[in-house]
Amino acid sequence: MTDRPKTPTLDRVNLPVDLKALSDRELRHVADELRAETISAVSVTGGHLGAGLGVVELTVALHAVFDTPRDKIIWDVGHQCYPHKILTGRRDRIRTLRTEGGLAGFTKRSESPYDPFGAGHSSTSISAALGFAAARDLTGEGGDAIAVIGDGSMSAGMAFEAMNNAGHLKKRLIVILNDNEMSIAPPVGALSSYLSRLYAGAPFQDFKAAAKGALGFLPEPFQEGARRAKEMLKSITVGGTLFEELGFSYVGPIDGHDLEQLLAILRTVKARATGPVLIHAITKKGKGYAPAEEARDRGHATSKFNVLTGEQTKAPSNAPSYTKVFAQSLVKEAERDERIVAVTAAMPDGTGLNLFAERFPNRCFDVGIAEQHAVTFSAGMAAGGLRPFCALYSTFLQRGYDQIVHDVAIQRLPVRFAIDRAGLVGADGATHAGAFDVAFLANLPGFVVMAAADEAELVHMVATAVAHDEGPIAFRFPRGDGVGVEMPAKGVPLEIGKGRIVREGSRVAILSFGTRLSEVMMAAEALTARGIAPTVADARFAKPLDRELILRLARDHEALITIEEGAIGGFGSHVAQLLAEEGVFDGGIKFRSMVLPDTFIDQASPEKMYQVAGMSAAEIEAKVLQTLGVALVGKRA
Ligand SMILES: Cc1ncc(C[n+]2csc(CCOP(=O)(O)OP(=O)(O)O)c2C)c(N)n1
Ligand SMILES: CC(=O)[C@@H](O)[C@H](O)COP(=O)(O)O
Ligand SMILES: [Mg+2]
Repeated sequence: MTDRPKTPTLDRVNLPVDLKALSDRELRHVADELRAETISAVSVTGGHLGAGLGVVELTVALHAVFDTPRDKIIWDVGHQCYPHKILTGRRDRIRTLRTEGGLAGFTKRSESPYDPFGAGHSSTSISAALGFAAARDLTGEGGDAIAVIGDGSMSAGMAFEAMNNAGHLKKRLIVILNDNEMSIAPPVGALSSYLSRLYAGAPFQDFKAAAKGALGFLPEPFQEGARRAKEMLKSITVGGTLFEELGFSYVGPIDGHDLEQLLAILRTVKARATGPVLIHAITKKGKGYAPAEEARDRGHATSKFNVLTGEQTKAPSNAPSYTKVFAQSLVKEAERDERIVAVTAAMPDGTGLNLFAERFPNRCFDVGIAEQHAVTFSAGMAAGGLRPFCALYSTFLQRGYDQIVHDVAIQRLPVRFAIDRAGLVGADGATHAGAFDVAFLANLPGFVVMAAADEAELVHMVATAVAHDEGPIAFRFPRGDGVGVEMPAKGVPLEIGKGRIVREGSRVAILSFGTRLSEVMMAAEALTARGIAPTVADARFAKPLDRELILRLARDHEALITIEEGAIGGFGSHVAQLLAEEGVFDGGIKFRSMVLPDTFIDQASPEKMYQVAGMSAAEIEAKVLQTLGVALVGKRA
């Protein structure tokens, strides 16, 4: 680690209004110092580094030109907002980013009036900004609405839905397309190639290229250059830019690190814009920090690191990550079954499908940030005879719900959903928690829903999914490393709808769904030491339920407690429904269901988040004692 950087000019800025007192030359110093401060802060906390470094000049220019918070800057995803947080009164807490009680890693309305709209998921900024513009016009409140969206996020359907609407409404709206030719991985798709073509072969000039609609905004000195640039643009695009066709005035491409030019353009746009304007800024992800610029992911996300060397601190581990176990198992299965294909929505590394792509480049599809499409594309491939594994994070799968119902479930298509980041994920906080998938999948007729209790179980669940041709099937697993169990040489398909007893006991049965099992086992040890030896079972399936197992546990025990890493309405609710239907409650069973609380939990370590949720070993032990009416005396698990 290094000392904090010297930041004499930045030290004069507590709020954006302080930027107004600085000359353009001094703003350049602010930008340089802001970059150094961002690097220094992330070296201490870890987090999203590359995206923020790429928008340092944009952040300074936007806050220097516009009147925030009256003018609303809406950062898409929000992972690039650390420099913005530093300039908007949060510098004193910037080294608490993504930690318990600290600043969130994304924009968050409750944190600051300078965060007019919260984010975490991508491609929402243009819709939200257009909403602000509509509210402004109807309320007469005034103020500008500015969306800053990356090239990766721009490829999502939602961004186009918003532009379609904005072009129709013709409201004054500013969209800044921050094009760094990167998503988390290199961007994919035709839009990405199109954006590259927009500036390929056109070196930046004073004002590089401006299409027709933008000309009117430009001050005199720019106009001739712009006219020339427009000609140049015409020669590399057909019929004007896509954005113009959608009703936007297109300004660009411009060098997004050229502060002088950014200031000039933003001032002009601020003074003259009447309808929707899109400014196409070319930037570099990781700009100004060599280890980030040179990294494969351009420093997208880092753990803590040494500023001088860029070396990151790696947490030691005795077990492979669930993600890797999934990916390696899938590769093995795909070697035997050539119908298996895999789909990721812009997360090849995060889902482990980079391994699959290396082995089967033609059978792996990165569709970009397009979860809805990923689901229906998978459904189409399933209908066409393939066996797709659609690998998405639980939180992003939420985007594709109608597609899951309408395109997959109703048609009973054999799409296999590999749901990563199930449960609480830690530093990314509430926006990224995988809380709802069991609730929204297990209520769908014909869907099979599994949760792996450990990494060996995950191997078997991949095999189960491969073997299940009758309809859709999903299996969920958490972020991070497994528990270190012995790994099977080969996955063996599980019997659909059958759980397993992990230890036999009496009085109370704890029925676990997913990776809380290890905490349950710790609680069981502690309870045994107290003279209450519980039965522990691993449900494996939330749909179909193992009715026989559940009814037997209910019959043979005084109390039955379910536990899962998911929200109300999931596994426990289905068990309660079964017990109610079968009249088990009439006989007086003590039933409890341990689920995530009905609240959004802020970022902390996953362990701490589960403690907050009341689901760690000590709370499980306490729940058992309370349910049995036994006083809690002495040491807990
Ligand atoms: C709906 C959704 N899917 C996936 C992600 C994961 N994700 C976060 S940032 C990112 C890449 C965004 O690329 P871009 O918009 O170009 O921003 P950059 O990081 O390049 O600045 C992805 C895929 C997300 N946040 N939201
Ligand atoms: C901003 C975003 O959505 C991703 O970068 C996310 O933070 C990745 O999470 P993992 O670190 O769990 O892959
Ligand atoms: Mg990008």
